[in-house]
Amino acid sequence: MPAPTPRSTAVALLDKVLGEGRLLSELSAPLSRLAAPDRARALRLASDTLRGMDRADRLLSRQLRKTPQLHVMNILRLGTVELCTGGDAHGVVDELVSLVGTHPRYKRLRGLVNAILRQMAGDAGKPWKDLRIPRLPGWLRDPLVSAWGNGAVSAMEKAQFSGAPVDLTLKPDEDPSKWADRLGATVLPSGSLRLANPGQISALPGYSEGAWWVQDAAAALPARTLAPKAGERVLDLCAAPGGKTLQLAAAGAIVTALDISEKRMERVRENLARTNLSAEIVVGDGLRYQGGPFDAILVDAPCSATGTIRRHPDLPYAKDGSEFGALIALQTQMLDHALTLLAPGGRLIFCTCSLLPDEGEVQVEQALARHNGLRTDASALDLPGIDPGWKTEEGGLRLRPDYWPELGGMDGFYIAVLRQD
Ligand SMILES: C[S@@+](CC[C@H](N)C(=O)[O-])C[C@H]1O[C@@H](n2cnc3c(N)ncnc32)[C@H](O)[C@@H]1O
Repeated sequence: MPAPTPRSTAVALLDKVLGEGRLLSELSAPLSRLAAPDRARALRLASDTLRGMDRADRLLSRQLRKTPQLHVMNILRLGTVELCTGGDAHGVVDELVSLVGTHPRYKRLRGLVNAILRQMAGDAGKPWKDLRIPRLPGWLRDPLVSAWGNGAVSAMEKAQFSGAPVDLTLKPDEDPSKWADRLGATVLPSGSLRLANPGQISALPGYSEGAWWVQDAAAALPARTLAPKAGERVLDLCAAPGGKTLQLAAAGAIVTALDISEKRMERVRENLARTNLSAEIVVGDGLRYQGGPFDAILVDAPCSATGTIRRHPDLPYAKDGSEFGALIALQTQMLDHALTLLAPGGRLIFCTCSLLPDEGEVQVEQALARHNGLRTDASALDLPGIDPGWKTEEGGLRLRPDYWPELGGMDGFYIAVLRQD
């Protein structure tokens, strides 16, 4: 077998996402045989192909009399996306034709792959830019249209097709404008920095001394609404990989960071070490945890992650919505259990990186109905960069990828600050 390349690895990743429902974040094995820059390139090629797949399939359906096996289709998809977005025709076609030739089952299709990709490099690829913005698959599009309407979902799809910039959260004592200059970044209305051309993150100024960490601007807002004070006891109930733990610890809170995943918790330890911050680390099931009481609790509950599709274009294809019910039930249990760990007068932030109201607005409406004396504190949401129009009826905050379109969007999130009288 020839040595793997970024393109052949990207095709292997696509085969796993589209054939086995695996998430790219779980697929370290195919990537492990590449050097770091090639790994990044393979991931970028696979992600770009998934983002553009709806368009690629439309163009390919005009050339194909019948859909070939998934592996060959993925080679054609990757080639089509590359060729239609400025890829070098020679390099792309030659490598992908050789790739199909390495497989005994598919090598007879070399001629077909060669002919189709050459057509894509020519006239067949020209309509690319005029094709509609790729749509989400029906299992996700339908509930989103019911919740937000077709126009809003189209705007979200536009944001998802554009991908996501890289945002940074600075330690509170760092000067945003100084770091914006050093990093060639812009300061967002909420205080996060947005990088124009990130390149290799670990090579950027401030990385090794831990002046900042990567965190989407929307993901930085839950800890800001919690507004931790120095010396407060704060529980981060679903902490890994730790972006919000870092914010809480950097504000001087005494943080307990808990997560069920030992592997993901390793990332929290690494992030704390790099930023020279500290937190008590607990690996365990948040539903059984009995510490506290805490002045404030952050419940960043496991969810469908549908708000992060700009950065995870594999999600709509690896998932099918069958996990929604179990996730919603787990969120309800988490929220109820967390309330038992809260000190009198304390505050609980419930948030999810989901676009589905069942994992946000509805969760909080139902919690308010279940618990006497529980209320939302909408005034805690009055923070720089938050548009009052994003507040919701029950007193929470809805963030969507189509917000801040002129700045490059944000992840989808739901956040509510709850207080128990
Ligand atoms: C949305 S992520 C948290 C992201 C994190 N707060 C951050 O900002 O980096 C949800 C986390 O919940 C964890 N989780 C899932 N079930 C859990 C449980 N029963 N108890 C504690 N953590 C759990 C997952 O391992 C995952 O790391």
